[in-house]
Amino acid sequence: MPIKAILTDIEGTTSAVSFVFDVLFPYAARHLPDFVRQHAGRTDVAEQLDAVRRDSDEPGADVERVIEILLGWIAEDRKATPLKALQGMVWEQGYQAGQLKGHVYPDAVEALKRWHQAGYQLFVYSSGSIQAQKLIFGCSEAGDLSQLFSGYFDTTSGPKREAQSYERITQGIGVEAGQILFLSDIVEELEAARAAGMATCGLAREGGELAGHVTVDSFAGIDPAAF
Ligand SMILES: CSCCC(=O)C(=O)COP(=O)(O)O
Ligand SMILES: [Mg+2]
Repeated sequence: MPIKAILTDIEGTTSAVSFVFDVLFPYAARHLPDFVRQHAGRTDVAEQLDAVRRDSDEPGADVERVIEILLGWIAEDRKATPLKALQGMVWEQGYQAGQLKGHVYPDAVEALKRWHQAGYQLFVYSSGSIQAQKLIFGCSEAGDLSQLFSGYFDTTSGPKREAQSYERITQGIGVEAGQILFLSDIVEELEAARAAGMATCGLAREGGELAGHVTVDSFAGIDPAAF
């Protein structure tokens, strides 16, 4: 079945793990406490704080306790949807202030532009919120890449290691699962996508192999027509 759409992960795939761990997460840890204190009354923020209380089974947690929970989740890299939503809001301030610029590997920029030009539909699936995804590509070191993408999916479609999430995304994209090529650096994500019927390609940027999947070390090695 010819590939019509390409669905890509961000961290470790289009973008360096070190950008997420050494730049984005520390920025969020530094700025999230004051952001939450200042905006706790805003509807979109209050909704996420309530979701943290629900997810942590602490319905009576005050704002300072919720901040403590969130900082713990950042430290353990928990892919919790309310944390991801709040991180996106905090990062937006950083991108707007020019303190953050999204990292996208030059080979990914080149291939994404080429595939878009060739008529492939491009989509993102990341644990980072859709807002955070739009920011990393919209305010990237290579300029505004957001116009390349036809859609974005985050953990509101489900966890990245579950096949059902990829089935939901297939419905959202609107082509057969076998016409979608999923790119990721995590073998469990590739397995889940394959279980949902997608074609897969692993990214091992430091070399090596993602067992059982075609593996490349840069986007330059990916030919969607070969899947
Ligand atoms: C959208 S940039 C921030 C990425 C992020 O928060 C994260 O947890 C990385 O998840 P991914 O699914 O892209 O590996
Ligand atoms: Mg990844």
